[in-house]
Amino acid sequence: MSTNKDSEAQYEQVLHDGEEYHSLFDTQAYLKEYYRSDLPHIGYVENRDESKLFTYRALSGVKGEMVLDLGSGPSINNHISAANWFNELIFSDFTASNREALQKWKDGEMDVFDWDPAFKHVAGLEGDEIMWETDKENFRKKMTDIYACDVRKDNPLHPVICEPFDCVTSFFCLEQACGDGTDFEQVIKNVSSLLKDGGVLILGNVLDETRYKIGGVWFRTLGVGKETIIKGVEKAGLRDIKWYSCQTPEVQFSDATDMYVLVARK
Ligand SMILES: C[S@@+](CC[C@H](N)C(=O)[O-])C[C@H]1O[C@@H](n2cnc3c(N)ncnc32)[C@H](O)[C@@H]1O
Repeated sequence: MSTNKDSEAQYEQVLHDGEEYHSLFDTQAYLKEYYRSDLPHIGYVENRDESKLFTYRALSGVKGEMVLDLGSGPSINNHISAANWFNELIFSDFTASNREALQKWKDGEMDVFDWDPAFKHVAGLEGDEIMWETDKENFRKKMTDIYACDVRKDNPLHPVICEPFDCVTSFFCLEQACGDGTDFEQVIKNVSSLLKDGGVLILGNVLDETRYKIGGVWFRTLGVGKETIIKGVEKAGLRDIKWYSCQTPEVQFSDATDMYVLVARK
């Protein structure tokens, strides 16, 4: 159990950002600390489940040919229900070790992170938990490309040029990518540029977070609130903005307040 004093000492540690993700983002530590469902610190895990429920709800009404996720990290859990509504699920990340983890899971390699509990959870939400293995295989088939990306670039998938997408998602990434002082409004514009007219943008993150920790390494994030995020999305020319939020419990990993999911149309 950490004390307030411990936390203050941790906050004095140097904060990392930008290009440092290449060398300092520990993929295995991230999965272990943020996604293991059997960890005893129930509050956080339960809240992560609620966050999955949020993204499930936000994604489950949206349909189309292709959905692109930007800054996927090594994680697929947010898109499990999307496999029912899209023919292709495209993932991307800045950090090579995260892209490798996604590829290994897709290829069914041994010693990869176990997403089965997440598949069971979503199948249960959809009313038929017994279908989770079929859902998993279906998901693998639909998981087509895994690209390198940098949301700070005008075309975040540069040098790849894609047809505009029906849906673009990004979870726990844009504010993290802006930790190096990158302009948040410009990043939302970059991400939205990948959408076709009428396409849907889904963003999810935590509010007011200035730092978060993985494997003992602290990363800087841009602490923004609801107004700033909505203003950025409006300035990028999107409309029909819907906002969902839930409380984040106090954790040692971050100084965030609430979690949100935003859905908007181009
Ligand atoms: C907290 S993780 C979130 C990963 C995943 N979306 C999830 O929900 O578990 C932040 C991710 O942002 C990625 N990232 C950092 N800077 C980025 C950038 N400039 N462009 C795209 N992704 C970036 C990191 O590699 C990392 O995978």
